[in-house]
Amino acid sequence: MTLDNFPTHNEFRSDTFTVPTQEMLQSVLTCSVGDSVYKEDQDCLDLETKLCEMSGKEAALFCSSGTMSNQIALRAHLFQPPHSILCDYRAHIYTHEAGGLATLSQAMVSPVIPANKNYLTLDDILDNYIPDDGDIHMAPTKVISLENTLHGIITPYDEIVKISNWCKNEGILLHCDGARLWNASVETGISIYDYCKLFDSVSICLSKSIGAPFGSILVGEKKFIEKCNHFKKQNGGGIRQAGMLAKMASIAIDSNLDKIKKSHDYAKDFGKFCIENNIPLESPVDTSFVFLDSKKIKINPHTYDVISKKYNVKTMGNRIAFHFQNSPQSIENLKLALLEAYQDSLKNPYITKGAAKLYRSASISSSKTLVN
Ligand SMILES: Cc1ncc(COP(=O)(O)O)c(C=O)c1O
Ligand SMILES: C[C@H](O)[C@H](N)C(=O)O
Repeated sequence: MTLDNFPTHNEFRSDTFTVPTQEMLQSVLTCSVGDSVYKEDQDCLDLETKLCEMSGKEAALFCSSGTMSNQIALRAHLFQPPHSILCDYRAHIYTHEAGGLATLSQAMVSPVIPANKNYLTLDDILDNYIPDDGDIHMAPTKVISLENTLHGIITPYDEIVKISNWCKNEGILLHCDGARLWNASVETGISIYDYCKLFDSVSICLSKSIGAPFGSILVGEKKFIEKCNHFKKQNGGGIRQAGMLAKMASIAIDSNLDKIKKSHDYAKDFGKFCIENNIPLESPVDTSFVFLDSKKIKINPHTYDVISKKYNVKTMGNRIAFHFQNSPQSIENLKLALLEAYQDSLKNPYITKGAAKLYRSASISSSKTLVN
């Protein structure tokens, strides 16, 4: 498939829209079968073994989604409330997993705004964690969940080392929402193994920048993963003939990992374009996402939708997500679309007080502001 042939060549809403390649689809004809709830589907077992080897962790669990793998990991780390989880205020586990921490884990959350505005540091944690010191007013911090990358931003490895060492000393568990850990690894050259050794558990998505059609892998110690499997089944996550999905995911890792860098180049080039055209950005472009500054830009979401359709590009909210299936022509069209929408906003600023919906276009969500 050439880049223009992917149906997602003009897809900039999210890398969750990436589609399986022909190679992946062909593999379904020869994948293993077997009930993976009973651990009898060889391709699924092989995928889990592959991620154990890549991550250096004892065990791995093929999950139906990143939300599932994050939520069962955090539930398995937690025991008797009152307890709390500390994370970035933008963390997916807090903002986009439908309140799962409250329902599945009965956990309070300490959402922290990083002092540097981009990624959590140990100092941010020291200023915001809740010590387990017997104060009956509090819900002590039992787990810290980092997201890497978060909004495409890479947390520096040395900072994660400091946080990891502190957590070990404090007896606080450390989880990584690694939905785009592939991106951090490709950009920094630091291996998945070296990232995972700093965490008690890591959720790594297969269905995003790496381009598998489904799923996520959770890695950790054997007993922990066994408990996670219990919560996975409890919440309807048992996958019967998982082989075809696991096989495609395994091919995605083997074939697409080296294509991820291209999406970073696309995003960095687009970030430069925005700066050259005085379109304000919310954060640095470290990997595959460009975040427009939703506080400074006043693009009317409906106008943005209309203009995007005119240039045949799919956009959503103030995030622009690049992936290896985008085509250079569609990126040029995207530049024209954003420029026209931005210039319109300078003449017709869209003023509203509605809560900004980060990931949904006006046509999908209620008429909340996307870019206010
Ligand atoms: C950072 C992050 N974590 C977790 C998830 C959840 O993944 P899923 O959509 O597969 O539930 C997403 C969504 O893509 C995400 O962006
Ligand atoms: C936010 C949404 O759930 C998805 N994780 C995405 O990045 O598009």
